[in-house]
Amino acid sequence: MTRIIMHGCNGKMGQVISGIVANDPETSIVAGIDISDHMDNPYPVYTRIEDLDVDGDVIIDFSIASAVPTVLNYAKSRKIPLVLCTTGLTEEQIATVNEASKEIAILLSANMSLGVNLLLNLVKKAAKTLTGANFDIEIVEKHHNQKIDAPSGTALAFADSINESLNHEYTYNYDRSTSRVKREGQEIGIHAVRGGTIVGDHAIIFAGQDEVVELHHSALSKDIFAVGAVNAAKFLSQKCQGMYDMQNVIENY
Ligand SMILES: NC(=O)C1=CN([C@@H]2O[C@H](COP(=O)(O)OP(=O)(O)OC[C@H]3O[C@@H](n4cnc5c(N)ncnc54)[C@H](OP(=O)(O)O)[C@@H]3O)[C@@H](O)[C@H]2O)C=CC1
Ligand SMILES: O=C(O)C1=N[C@H](C(=O)O)C[C@H](O)C1
Repeated sequence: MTRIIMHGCNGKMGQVISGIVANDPETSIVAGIDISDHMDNPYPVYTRIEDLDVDGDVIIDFSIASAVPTVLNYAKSRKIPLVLCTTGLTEEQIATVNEASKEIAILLSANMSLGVNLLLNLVKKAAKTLTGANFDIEIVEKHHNQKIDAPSGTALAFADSINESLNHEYTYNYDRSTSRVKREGQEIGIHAVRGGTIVGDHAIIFAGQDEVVELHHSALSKDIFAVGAVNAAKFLSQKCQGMYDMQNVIENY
C-alpha cells in the first residue's frame, strides 16, 4: 500500500485524485494539505504542511507555484519522495528543485498523461526531419478559463523537447503583437488560448512550403493526469534521491 500525502487536495486535480485513490486498493491518501478548507474529505486536511503529524510514503503536489518552496522544504526535511505536477515554476524554483533532488527522489512533470508523454518523443523525430526542409514550428495550447499560468507547462515541455533535438538552436516567441518583422527561421512560436472548460489541448504545428504537419493531443478529462500521478507516486515511493520524469514511469506501462 502506497501512503500518499496530497498537497493541494481541495483543488480540481486534488479532488480527482481523491476519487481515483478511493477506488485503488494499492494506494491511500493519509492526509491532505490545502489553504482552502471547504471540502469534505475521507482523510485529515491541514492548512499548513508544518502541522502534519502523519507518516506518508510519497507526496503528490497539484497546487500553485508559490506554494512549491514550502512543500519542497517539507519533503526534504522528512526525506519523502515528491511528485511535482504544479506548473508555472520560475527558472529559480526549478533550480531549487534540481538541487533538492540530490537529497530526495523528485518526479517533475508538466503533464502526467500517457499521450502527451508519448508525443514528447514523437515531436523530436518530426522536428529533426521537417526543420531540415525549412518547416516552421508553432505550438498552440488551449485550456479552461481558471488556469493562471501561460503558456502551459506542457507547451513549454514540447518546445524544450523539440529544441533538445535541434541542439538548442531555437528561441521561443510568445508574442508577435509588439513587433513588425517577418518570422525568424529558428524560432518556436508558443501561443495560449483560455476559455470555458477546455481540459487541455496541445497542437504542434510544422508548417512548410505547401504542406502542414500537425501533431495534436486532446485531454478529454482530468482523470488522465490523476491516473498518471498516482502511477508516478507508486513508482517514486520506491526510489532513492534523483530527478525522474514521466518517461521513467511510462516505460513500465
Ligand atoms: N502535471 C499535470 O499533468 C497537470 C498539472 N496541473 C497543474 O497543477 C496545478 C493545480 O491545478 P488545479 O488542481 O487545476 O488548480 P486548483 O486551483 O483547482 O487547485 C490548487 C489548489 O491548491 C490550493 N492552494 C493554493 N495555495 C496553496 C498553498 N500555499 N498551500 C496549499 N494549497 C494551496 C488552492 O486553494 P485556492 O483555490 O484557495 O487558491 C487549490 O485548492 C496547476 O499549476 C496546474 O497547471 C494541472 C493538471 C495537470
Ligand atoms: O492547468 C491545467 O489544467 C493543466 N495544466 C498543465 C499544463 O500547464 O501543461 C497540464 C494540463 O494540460 C492541464
